Amino acid sequence: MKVGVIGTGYVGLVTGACLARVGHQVFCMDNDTAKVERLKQGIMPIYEPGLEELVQQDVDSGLLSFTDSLATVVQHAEVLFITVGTPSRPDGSPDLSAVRAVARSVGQHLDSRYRVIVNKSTVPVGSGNWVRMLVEDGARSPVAAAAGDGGVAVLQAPPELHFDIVSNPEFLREGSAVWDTFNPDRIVIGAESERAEQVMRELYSYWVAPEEPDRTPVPLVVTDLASAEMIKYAANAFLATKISFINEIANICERVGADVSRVAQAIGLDKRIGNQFLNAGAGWGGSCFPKDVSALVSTGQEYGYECSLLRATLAVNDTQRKRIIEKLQRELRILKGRTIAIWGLAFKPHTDDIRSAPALEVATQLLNLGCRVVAHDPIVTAAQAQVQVPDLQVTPSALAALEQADALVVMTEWPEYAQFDLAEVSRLLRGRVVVDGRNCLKREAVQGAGLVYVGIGR
Ligand SMILES: NC(=O)c1ccc[n+]([C@@H]2O[C@H](COP(=O)([O-])OP(=O)(O)OC[C@H]3O[C@@H](n4cnc5c(N)ncnc54)[C@H](O)[C@@H]3O)[C@@H](O)[C@H]2O)c1
Ligand SMILES: O=c1ccn([C@@H]2O[C@H](COP(=O)(O)OP(=O)(O)O[C@H]3O[C@H](CO)[C@@H](O)[C@H](O)[C@H]3O)[C@@H](O)[C@H]2O)c(=O)[nH]1
Repeated sequence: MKVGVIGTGYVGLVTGACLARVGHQVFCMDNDTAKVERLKQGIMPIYEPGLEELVQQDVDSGLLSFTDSLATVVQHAEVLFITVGTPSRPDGSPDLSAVRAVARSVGQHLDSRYRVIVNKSTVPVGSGNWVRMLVEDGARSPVAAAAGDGGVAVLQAPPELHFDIVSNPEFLREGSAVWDTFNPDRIVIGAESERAEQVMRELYSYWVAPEEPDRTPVPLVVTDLASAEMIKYAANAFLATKISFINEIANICERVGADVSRVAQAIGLDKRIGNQFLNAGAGWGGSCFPKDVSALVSTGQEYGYECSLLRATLAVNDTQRKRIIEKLQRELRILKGRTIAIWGLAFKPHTDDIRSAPALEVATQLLNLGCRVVAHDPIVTAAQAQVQVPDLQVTPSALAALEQADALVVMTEWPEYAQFDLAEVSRLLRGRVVVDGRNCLKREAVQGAGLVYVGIGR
């Protein structure tokens, strides 16, 4: 099928590349012209395992192309994905300005052929209807036609439109986005016409109706638009709440002398609870959980409901970063004038994404308290981090970050951090304190190297 993807970020690029891999003819569009030029040269705008190779193969096979022209994509595609960002506004509600701009422009470029316009961006309940209205508005506004003879712009009559809106929320995780896209737990389609549903079934047939007998079909959940939109928020809010729950348990464990890792392992064996997303630590970050939980609270408010559980989920998460500072204060007493090494800046391993990264929030708090902060991350560069935290020092070597440091704080569980020779860490670190903000180091090994181990809830 002919597919257009508007917004070539984490979701758009991965979706486009995976759909091309299964045989669709995909155009990925972005209004960031520099990004599009780099993609045409094979330079990835993001770090995501397996993505570069996948994109290269798709481009070589002629199934994936990049453009900065919305008109080209709208002309090309039977299915148009909207995958632009929907970041938080200061009041917690989502900023939908990019979705608004795209929907209107799509309307301006539509002709009378049938299209399915798919909201893959995470958008509040009701956005399907809103996007339909914007597309129709766009189609009614004058089309900027080429100037005719004599330089007079020609205004075309709006075409008779044939399109459906579909909600198809995305559940990929950064750091494993390509794997997740090929191996989803389910595909959710919110559709209000049989025709649109059939188009989406065909688009996702590689997943939902595999030809190979050894591949299990992925469950396809077909709902109305509002339910599909809600499924996305409910899934993220549940996962964020699960993490805040285990962090709260960790905080109680610390006070009573229990070990949250053993507690999580044991409760996770209960199939009704499940063992995933029970890692206690410095709290959740990233481009999705913080903004999506806040957006759901904001939706509740808009409709006269007070989301007390979700507010608690947010509050526990906020406190969890502060607990890293408290642990340092307890060990070092005065923080002013101290040097603190931070391992890991990305909001989770295997990504270069630092949007709402707990490490940067902790670094900012430490800098405000008068510390010098020297950080390392295997992928995030100094330039990237310093856009958000200008006074942060970033070294390309994890061990170099330790020199002159009074304490080490591990904020992202990159696998390499658990593999360093702890005797070497102990030799380089000026102080003795290691705060393991992700419970990813072996307590006994750290203590065996003559260091003071401070974990979360253990
Ligand atoms: N990142 C994730 O892991 C993830 C997972 C599931 C859902 N989502 C949701 O998907 C959406 C996109 O997230 P993302 O992380 O891929 O965002 P992103 O910021 O990485 O990418 C968005 C892209 O859209 C482009 N863009 C903005 N305005 C545009 C316009 N008018 N025309 C064309 N392109 C435009 C930007 O240049 C950027 O490249 C968000 O709603 C997010 O909540 C994200
Ligand atoms: O047991 C856990 C699991 C995760 N985290 C933290 O939670 C955050 C989010 O992690 P993860 O969910 O793995 O990454 P995301 O890429 O943000 O993915 C989430 O957000 C995406 C965007 O909406 C969804 O598509 C995914 O399904 C959803 O998992 C990170 O800061 C993790 O460190 C924990 O603290 N403990």
